[in-house]
Amino acid sequence: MLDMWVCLSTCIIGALLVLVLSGVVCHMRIRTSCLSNDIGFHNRVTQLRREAENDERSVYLPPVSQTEKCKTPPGVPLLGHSLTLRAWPSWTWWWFRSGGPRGDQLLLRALLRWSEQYDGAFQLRNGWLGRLLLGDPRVVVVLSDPPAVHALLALGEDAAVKSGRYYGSLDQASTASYSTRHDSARLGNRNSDPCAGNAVLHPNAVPSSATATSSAQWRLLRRSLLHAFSDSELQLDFEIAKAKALSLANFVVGLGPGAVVDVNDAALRLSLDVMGLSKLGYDFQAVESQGEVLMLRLLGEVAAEWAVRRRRLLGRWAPWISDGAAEGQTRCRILHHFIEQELWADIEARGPPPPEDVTLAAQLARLSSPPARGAPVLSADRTVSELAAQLLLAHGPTGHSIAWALGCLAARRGVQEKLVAELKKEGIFNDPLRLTYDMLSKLPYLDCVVREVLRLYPTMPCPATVRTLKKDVALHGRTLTAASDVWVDVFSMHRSPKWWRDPHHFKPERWTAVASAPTSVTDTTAAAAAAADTGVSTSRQLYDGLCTVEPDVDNEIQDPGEESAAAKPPPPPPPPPLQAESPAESPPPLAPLCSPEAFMPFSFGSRSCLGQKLAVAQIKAALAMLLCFLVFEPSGPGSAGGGSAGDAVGSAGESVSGSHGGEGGEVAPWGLGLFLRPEGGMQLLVAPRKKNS
Ligand code: HEM
Repeated sequence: MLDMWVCLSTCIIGALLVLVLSGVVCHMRIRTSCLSNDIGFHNRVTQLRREAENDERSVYLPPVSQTEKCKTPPGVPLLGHSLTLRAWPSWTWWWFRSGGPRGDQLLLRALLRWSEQYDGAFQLRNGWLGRLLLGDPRVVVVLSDPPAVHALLALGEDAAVKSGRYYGSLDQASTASYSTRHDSARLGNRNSDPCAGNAVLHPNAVPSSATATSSAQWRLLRRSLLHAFSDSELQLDFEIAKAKALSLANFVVGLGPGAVVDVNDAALRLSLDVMGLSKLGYDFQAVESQGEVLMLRLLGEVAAEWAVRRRRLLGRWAPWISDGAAEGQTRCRILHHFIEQELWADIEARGPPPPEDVTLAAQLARLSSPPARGAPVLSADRTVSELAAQLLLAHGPTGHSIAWALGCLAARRGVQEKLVAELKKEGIFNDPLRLTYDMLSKLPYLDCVVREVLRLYPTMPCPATVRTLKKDVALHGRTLTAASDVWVDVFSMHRSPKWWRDPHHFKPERWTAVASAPTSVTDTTAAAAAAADTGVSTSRQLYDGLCTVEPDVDNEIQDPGEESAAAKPPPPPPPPPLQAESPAESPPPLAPLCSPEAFMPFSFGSRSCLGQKLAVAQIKAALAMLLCFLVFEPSGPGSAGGGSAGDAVGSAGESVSGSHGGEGGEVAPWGLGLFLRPEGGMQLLVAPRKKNS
């Protein structure tokens, strides 16, 4: 009897071993064939075939010897990089809740490590099982090499478009309630059911200027909205930003010495108010109100909901598992309802805007109900979608940037005091109202600090700028194949040891030479931003009839003929110093202290950030006003770099494999939803500043 059991269990164990071994052999064979396929044979055959056929899809493919396919980092067997592609979905957090890093921190860390390992370009794949489960055969190329990124973003719409797969998750409704959405659309009665539909930006899944591809309508819209960001408008906006920052400072001073304040929450209130008042003529009074602000809460929750949808593990098969289900859908619906019934209703009630009014609200009003022309350019649905996009994109990144800046200043008291000294020198410290938009050029150190914060903590890090290739393209020595999604990884670019000396350290001084030149933070991208949206002539005619054209704005927005010069990508940056060829004893050359060409917090090219000038002005106004009245310090040993007064923000990150992501090395742990935010807020110790100090 015993023999029989021994025999039986030996057979079972043997069978299991055979199964496991055959699986391993199979996997190794697949990997070997994939590798040889990927890098050598396949590349050469495709290349030769294209050359032979003179394939029109190919933009430019230098000889095989000069370009190569991006390498693929090792992935999970069968799943490939599916988990990474979905930002290490939140269930990984479940594994690590005992104190390990969160899924989104793991994503940024993995991207950083691979970017360095594969020299700023590599590709991720879904894997067999991933493809089967997710039904998504895509290849994602991650680019952080600055010349390649410049080349990519300078490509026209016929070669690289905004990714529908990525941005679509903002526009598209969850399949879980398609029927409701379609019913609502069919009935054509958008007001009847405030709970209809559940796309993030709009109930009827209407795109916005941020998510739509570059159609003639998009060009017209962008050109019109650009008026709201002219220099004369920014001067007015700056006064609003200053007044709101003073109001915030006043409130915090009232808390008395030793108060611990979540400056992330305070900064979000500030940016919502500035956006509302300056661009929409609507005061949310988030700074003044001490309680909860509905719009602030909704925007935060909707951004979180979108992040969850983007990570859908089982995608089309079971959206209800990861869609935030009823709760998430309800948040989106309330936001749509609020914007439509409260915000847009308020704007409409003001009547036709006077000609001198070129705020966002006025431009949207003109486009949705033109005075004398026939059909409106924007449907009512599109206008709601546009307002949601502008609010979401404006308040989140700007608010988080202010919070990161205050966190860095708290960790580096030396920098804080140097900034105060600059304010004193210009007479702003004792008379904050003296500061005007035009005076910002007299505050070069403030400019350095803002640049350094945007470098270290770009609030739209990765994935944020995503393009789908419509053709095969060769970018800086790499071949990228058609239909791939390309993620521009700004975070890894800004922290690359190849382009920045001490990349993980907060060193505003590295910008001194750049800031003293007569340029401002946004100049690298502003020219492209202004030139990029030059529309087709038909849209120009329409546009001239709809908008008030101011001389300065008109110069900024150019005709397609003028576009070429301004929209040309900057020349390829000089390569960083190469490794010395020979002697082993010569030390490796240092990376440059500062590489402006590797600085892209607002993206670049035709789809770069529309509100970048406002964002920078607002951050500067907030820092200047708050520092006139308040001293910021870390609130405890675990926050804001642990009170490190040293040269670095904390101590982390000398190497990519070092500790990142809030493990004592950063001013706060990274949280990555729609934006890079301080996870759990940014708690700082705030005290009133002595005026005679
Ligand atoms: C520090 C603050 C900000 C940062 C870091 C930032 C960053 C960015 C980035 C990287 C993009 C490009 C995304 C892509 O490639 O698809 C973008 C697009 C955009 N941003 Fe910003 N942004 C900021 C503030 C603002 C503000 C204040 C506004 C409006 C008032 C704004 C409005 C927009 C819009 C409308 C787009 C879409 C442009 C298009 O696709 O044509 N942003 N932003």
